[in-house]
Amino acid sequence: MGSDIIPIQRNPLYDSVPDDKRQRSLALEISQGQERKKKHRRRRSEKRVSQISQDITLTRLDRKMDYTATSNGGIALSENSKVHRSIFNQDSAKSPKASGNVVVVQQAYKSYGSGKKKVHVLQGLEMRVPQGSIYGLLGPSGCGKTTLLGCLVNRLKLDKGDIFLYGFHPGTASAAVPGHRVGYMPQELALYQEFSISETLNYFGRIHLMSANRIKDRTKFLVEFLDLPDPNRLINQLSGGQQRRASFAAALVHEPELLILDEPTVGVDPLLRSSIWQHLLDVCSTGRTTIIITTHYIEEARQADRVGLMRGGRLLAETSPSSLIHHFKIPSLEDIFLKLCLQDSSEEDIEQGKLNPVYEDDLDGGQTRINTPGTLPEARGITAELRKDVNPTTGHTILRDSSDEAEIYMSPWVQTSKYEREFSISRLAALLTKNFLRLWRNLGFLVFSFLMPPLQTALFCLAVGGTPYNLPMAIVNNDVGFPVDVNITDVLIDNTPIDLFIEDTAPDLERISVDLTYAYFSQEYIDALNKRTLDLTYYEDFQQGFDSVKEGRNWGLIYFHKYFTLDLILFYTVPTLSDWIDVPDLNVTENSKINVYMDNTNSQIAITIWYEIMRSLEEFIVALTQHYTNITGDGISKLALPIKVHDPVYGSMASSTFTEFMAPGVILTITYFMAVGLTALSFITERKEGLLDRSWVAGVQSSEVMLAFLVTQMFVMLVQIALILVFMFPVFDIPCEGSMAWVVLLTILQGFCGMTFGLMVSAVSNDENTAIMMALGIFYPLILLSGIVWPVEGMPDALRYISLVLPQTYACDAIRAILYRGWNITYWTVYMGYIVTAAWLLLHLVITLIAIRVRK
Ligand SMILES: Nc1ncnc2c1ncn2[C@@H]1O[C@H](COP(=O)(O)OP(=O)(O)OP(=O)(O)O)[C@@H](O)[C@H]1O
Repeated sequence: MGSDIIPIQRNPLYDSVPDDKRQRSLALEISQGQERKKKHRRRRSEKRVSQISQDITLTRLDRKMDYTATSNGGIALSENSKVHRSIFNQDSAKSPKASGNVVVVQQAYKSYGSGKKKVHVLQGLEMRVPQGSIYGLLGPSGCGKTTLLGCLVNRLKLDKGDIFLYGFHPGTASAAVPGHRVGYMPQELALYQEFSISETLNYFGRIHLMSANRIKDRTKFLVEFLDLPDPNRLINQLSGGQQRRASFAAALVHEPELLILDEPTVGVDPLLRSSIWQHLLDVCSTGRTTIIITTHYIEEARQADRVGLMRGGRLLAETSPSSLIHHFKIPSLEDIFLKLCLQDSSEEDIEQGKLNPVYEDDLDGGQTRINTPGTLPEARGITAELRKDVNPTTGHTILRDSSDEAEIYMSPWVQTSKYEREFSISRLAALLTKNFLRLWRNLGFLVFSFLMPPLQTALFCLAVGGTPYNLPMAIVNNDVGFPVDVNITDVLIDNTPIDLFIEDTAPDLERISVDLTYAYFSQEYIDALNKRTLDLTYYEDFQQGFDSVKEGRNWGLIYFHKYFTLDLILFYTVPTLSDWIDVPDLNVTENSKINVYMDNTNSQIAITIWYEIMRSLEEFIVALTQHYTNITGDGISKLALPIKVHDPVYGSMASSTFTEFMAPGVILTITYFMAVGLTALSFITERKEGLLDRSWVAGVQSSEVMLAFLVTQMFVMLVQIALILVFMFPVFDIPCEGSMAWVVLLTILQGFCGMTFGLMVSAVSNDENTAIMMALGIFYPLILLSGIVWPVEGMPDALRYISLVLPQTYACDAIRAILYRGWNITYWTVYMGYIVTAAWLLLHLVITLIAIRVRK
C-alpha cells in the first residue's frame, strides 16, 4: 500500500564484504533512508515528467530501428539500427554495472520427484546478473531455465543454495519478489482471453497498486511502443504475435526494475523475435531496468549484455557475447555453445577415465572446424578476458570474466515496503473487478448457472415423490355372489349348509335365488380400488391371470374364488371357525380371502400397489358390513377395526408425500453442488494458464484471491438460491410451517459451505480432472448418507455415526423441522444444522488457505 523505507537488514552477502566496505554501505543506507523520505514527494512528480519525456524518446528511437530476418534465422541490422545500438551500448556500459549484481545465485540445487524418479535439474548453478543489463539465459530444452526462473520469482524453492534478488532472498519480508519491483512473463501466455488489451493492462496495473491515470498513460504508451492493435480488441481476437506482445506489455505495465521473461520469443517468427528484442533493448536503454530472458534461439542473445550458457542444470559460461566470440574466435554463439558442450562432455569423460583425442586437439588451440554461414548481428557487451572458474563443490568449470570476482558484492539495496505483504483492499478490488468481468464476458455460463437451479428444482418436484399410477393389474373374479334378501340361516340345513357347497347342489342355490338381488362382495372390493393407480385387466381364469404376471404384463393378480361372497358371510356367521375347517373340500377360510399374487421386483411399485390394496380394504369393509347386516341381521360394529387415529401432532391427516420428505435435502444439495461447481475449477484454470503465478509474483495475497472468488461466486449463488426457493415454495407449494428466514439463512450457509469446498478442491488439485473427480466423488456419498433419500434411521449403526458428521445431515433435519414442525433456532435439531454447516465451512477455508500457501 505505501512505500515505507525500513532500515536495511543484515544480509548474508554483506558478511562476505570486507568490514570497512560494509560499514560504508550501512552508513550510506542510513543516510539514504533519511534522504529518501525527503526526496520521495519530489521524485514522484519528477518521475512522471521524466517518464513522459522518456516515453516520447523511446517511441522515437523505436521508429529508427530497422531489424530484418536473415535466411539462416539470424538478425541483420540496418545502419540506423547500428547507430541506435551504439547508443544502447554506451548506456549499458555506463552506470548500471557499477551498482553490482541485481541477481546472485550461489550453489543452487533443485530436483523434482523423489527416490528413483528424482530428476536433478539445477546442479550447483552460479549466476550473476548486473544491474541494468540484458541477461540471456540460453540452453537447450529441459536444461532447467524455467526452473531457475521459477526459483528467482519465488514460485519454486531451491533444495540447497542461495538466491539474492536485490540483496534479499525471494519471498522474504524485504525482498523484491513478490512485489511491484519485478515484472514476470511466464512461458505460457498467461492472459485472460476474454479481456481486451486495456482491461488486461488495467488488471495488472491495479494489482501493482497503480493509479488509474498512471495505468491509462502506460497503456497508451505500451500500445504504441509494442505496436499493439486497438486496445479495445479482445486478447482472443489477437494474432499469436500480438498476444505475446500483450503479455510482454502486462509484465512491463508497472515499470519493474527487474523483468523476468521466460521464452518470450518461442514459437514466433524471426521478424517478431527481432521486434521483441528491439523492445527489450529499448526498455533497458535507461539503465534502470534489468532483464533476464530465456531462449532456445541462441543467436538472438547476441544482443544481450551478458549470456549464461546453461547445460544440465549449471552454467558452462557466463559473460558477454562479444567476450565469447573474442575468446573462441568463432562468430556464432550457437557454435560456441556447441563447443562448450563438447568440452563439458569431455570433462566428464576425463573424470570417468575416458579421453577424447579429437577434442584434446581443439583444446590445444587447433582451428575449429565449425563454420557459420550468413550474416549475424554484432555481438553486444563489453569484451573482456575470460578465465575458467572451478566450482568447488561439483568440480565443474565455468567460463567467466576475469573481473567478475569483485562484482559479486552487492550494493546496499532498497528493501521492499512491508505494506506490500499485507492485505490490500485495492488489490481485492482489482481481483473482484477481474472476476466480475470474467463472469460478464462468459454470459452463456452465467445464464446457464441461473437456469440450472430452477430447472433442477422443477424436475425434482415433477419427477420425484409422485404416486406411481396406471399400474397394470390382473383381476380374476369367479365370485357367484349371494342373494341380498336371503337370510343365511334360512339356507342352513340342520345348522349345516354343507349341501350348498357341494358342486352339484350349488346350481340349486342359483335356481332358488334366480329372481333375487345378489350381493357380490368381490365387486365391492374392486370398486374400492383406485382406478388411476391400478389399471385393471380382467382374465377368465386363474391360470391366465397368473401367466400375465409371470410374463411381466401385470404387476400382480387379484383373485376371487367362486364362493368368495358366500364363504365370507359364512366365515363371519358360523359361531366356530373350526367347524368349517374340519370339513374337507369346504375351505371357507381360504375361499373367503382376497388372493393377491405380486411381482415384487420393483419395491416402490410393489409398495404403491400394497398401499392401494390395503387402503381399499378399509372402504370395502364399510361396504361389506352394510350388506352383511342385511344378510345376517347383525350389527355393523362387528367388523370395525380396533384403532382410532387422532389428528397428528405435526403434519396433516393426509400422509406427507415423498416429495415433502426429500424437498429439504434437494434444496440443500442443489445449492451445495451448484456452489461447488462454481468454485471447483477457479484456481485450476488460472494456475494452469500461469495467471495465478503472475498474480503471486505481483504480490497478490492468497487471502485476497480467496475472498475475491468467494464474493464473486456469492453473487451468483444468492441468485441461484432465490430461484430454488421460489420454485420450491410458491411454485410447487411445498408447505412451510416455520419461519422462511431460517430456511433462507441455512441455505445460504450451505451454499457458502459448497463454495468453500469447491475452493478447497481447486486449491489441492493439480488439474481439472482431479478436481472434477473429487467434486463428483463426494456427490453420491453425501446424498446417500445425509438422510436425503432415505432416513438415517434405516442405516447400520456405523454408517449412522458417519452420516451425522456430514455437512448436510443435521442441516436437512433442521430444514425439515422448520418447514413441517414450525420449529425455530432454539431447538437442538435446528441449531445443530447451523453449527455443523459452519464448522465444515471453516474447515474448508482453513484447508484452502493452507493449500494455497503451501503451493504458492
Ligand atoms: N514439476 C515437475 N516435475 C518433474 N519434473 C519436472 C517438473 N518441471 C520440470 N521438470 C523437469 O525438469 C527439467 C527442466 O525443466 P525446465 O522446464 O526447467 O526446462 P527448460 O530449460 O525451461 O525447458 P524449455 O526450454 O523446454 O522450457 C526437465 O527435464 C523437466 O522434465
